[in-house]
Amino acid sequence: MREKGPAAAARVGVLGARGRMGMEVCKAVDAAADLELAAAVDQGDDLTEVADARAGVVVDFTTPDAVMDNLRWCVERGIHAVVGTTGFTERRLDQVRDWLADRPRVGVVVAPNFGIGAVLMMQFAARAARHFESVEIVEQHHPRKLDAPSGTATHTARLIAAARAEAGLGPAPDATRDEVAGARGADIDGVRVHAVRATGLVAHQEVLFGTTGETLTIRHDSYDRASFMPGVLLAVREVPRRPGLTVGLDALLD
Ligand SMILES: NC(=O)C1=CN([C@@H]2O[C@H](COP(=O)(O)OP(=O)(O)OC[C@H]3O[C@@H](n4cnc5c(N)ncnc54)[C@H](OP(=O)(O)O)[C@@H]3O)[C@@H](O)[C@H]2O)C=CC1
Ligand SMILES: O=C(O)C1=N[C@H](C(=O)O)C[C@H](O)C1
Repeated sequence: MREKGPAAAARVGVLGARGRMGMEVCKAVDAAADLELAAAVDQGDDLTEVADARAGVVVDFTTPDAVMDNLRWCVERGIHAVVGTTGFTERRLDQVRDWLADRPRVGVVVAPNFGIGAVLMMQFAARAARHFESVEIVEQHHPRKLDAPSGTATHTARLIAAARAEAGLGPAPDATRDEVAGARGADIDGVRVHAVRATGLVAHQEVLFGTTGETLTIRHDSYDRASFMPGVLLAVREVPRRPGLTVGLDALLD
């Protein structure tokens, strides 16, 4: 952590700082002229380090088990939060909205994926969804990932399901009668999602659409965690100007 002097705009605390994403975020914040890495906290460290260091924004890349307590702690102290950790159900998002109602100046950005290409992949998939009767998602990740399917795949499935419902599409055709459990993947709002884990992968997703005589495949690949950093830094800079809860990076990109 090096002091950058009075010109530095935001003091940033990183939670999950010794993890794969946390380490990358610390590097990116440290390298940004307008940001100061104020605190780097991981499992077993005391969160008060963040408050003592006067961090104005916290970035959380921890675990689905830890993130809600961290977020509540930040909101209660008036600290803005940028959250990449997965596991955000509608119920969890509502809980965050409740906390923020008592702290109307605090901003929280929760994004299932900070990769610009991944955000576009989700937007393209949502746009294509109404034109195809069949759709399946295949996500591929490194084998140390704790959750399946990925937050990105879950979010994509929900966007596609909403677009299908709006277009009046029913369930995708599927005659399967005998199934080995799991062979057809997870069912997220009626969209089948398949999760692959293999050494060598980072984060990848394909959305496969089908209709009579044609298919459309939309694919995104993150080969390096550096791919998430422009999105994370954008959110860090924007979150103080956006009170309340922002879900997804889309609004910030526009
Ligand atoms: N939104 C996005 O763009 C992206 C999101 N992710 C998500 O980010 C999360 C982290 O991923 P990744 O970095 O690969 O995971 P890692 O397991 O590498 O890192 C998580 C870190 O958080 C630590 N941790 C656990 N509990 C706490 C706590 N209460 N306070 C502080 N630190 C804690 C872990 O410690 P320990 O190992 O000791 O438990 C670990 O060092 C996942 O949910 C992943 O899906 C990942 C990439 C991109
Ligand atoms: O754990 C990961 O690595 C990733 N997690 C996020 C997710 O679950 O969607 C984002 C990206 O896919 C990498």
